Amino acid sequence: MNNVVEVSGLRVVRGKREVLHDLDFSIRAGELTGLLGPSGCGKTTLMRALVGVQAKVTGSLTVHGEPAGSASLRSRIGYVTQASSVYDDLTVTENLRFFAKVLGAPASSVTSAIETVDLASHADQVVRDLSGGQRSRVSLAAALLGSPSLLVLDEPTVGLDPVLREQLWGTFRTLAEAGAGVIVSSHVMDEADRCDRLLLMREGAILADGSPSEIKQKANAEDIEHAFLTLVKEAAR
Ligand SMILES: Nc1ncnc2c1ncn2[C@@H]1O[C@H](COP(=O)(O)OP(=O)(O)OP(=O)(O)O)[C@@H](O)[C@H]1O
Repeated sequence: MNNVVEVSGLRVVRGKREVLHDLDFSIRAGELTGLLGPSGCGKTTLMRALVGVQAKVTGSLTVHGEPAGSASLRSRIGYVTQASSVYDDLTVTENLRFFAKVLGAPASSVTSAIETVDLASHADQVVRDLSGGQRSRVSLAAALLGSPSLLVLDEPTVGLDPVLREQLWGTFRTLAEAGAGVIVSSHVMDEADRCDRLLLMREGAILADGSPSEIKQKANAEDIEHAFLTLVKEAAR
């Protein structure tokens, strides 16, 4: 399988502290990779480094063989941050038309992005009047406009109800099956089994990298939460 992202010796300093310590990993096309770890462990910082917006990054970090942040990668990466990135006073369609123009994406991509996130019945509603979950789906639709081959999604399911979470994970799965590399962060360990592969993070380091079943087997645990706790104890020895 093709590696979309290759990272080696990645370190990031924020403020006066090193917050990511010498990370090595890859992200493959067609796979749903979960980046799981407690609040503050460095997930957002890692994602910012991947999309090339993080300062004080050292080590090697490439996307499609180009250094992260290269201008040629801009239209090939879809990034959804934790904060909403769409305009409250525009409708769903108006927002997406605007972003499609900025990206140089075809007008037809607007309709297909709205359908992918299941918002066709709300296409003409202003974003201000949508629920929180619907609003985050508009941000996701905006990230899909250029048909990116790498999707970087920072805690996209946080605060959503179980039905919506299920739907969104279904969408991520569809996007990975269509060939994109998809990395999704979460601090909720029970989302682990939805992923093909997991990067378990703690305090700026990767504790484990493998499929959910490999990680559970390695830690001799029944679920990822217990595997995580076992691995933390092992690392402290
Ligand atoms: N602007 C900043 N200046 C200095 N330190 C920062 C800054 N932003 C984040 N940090 C620190 O970097 C570390 C990693 O933060 P980061 O936001 O990447 O974690 P996270 O795993 O995404 O957390 P969460 O799940 O709460 O979003 C934390 O210790 C945090 O305090």
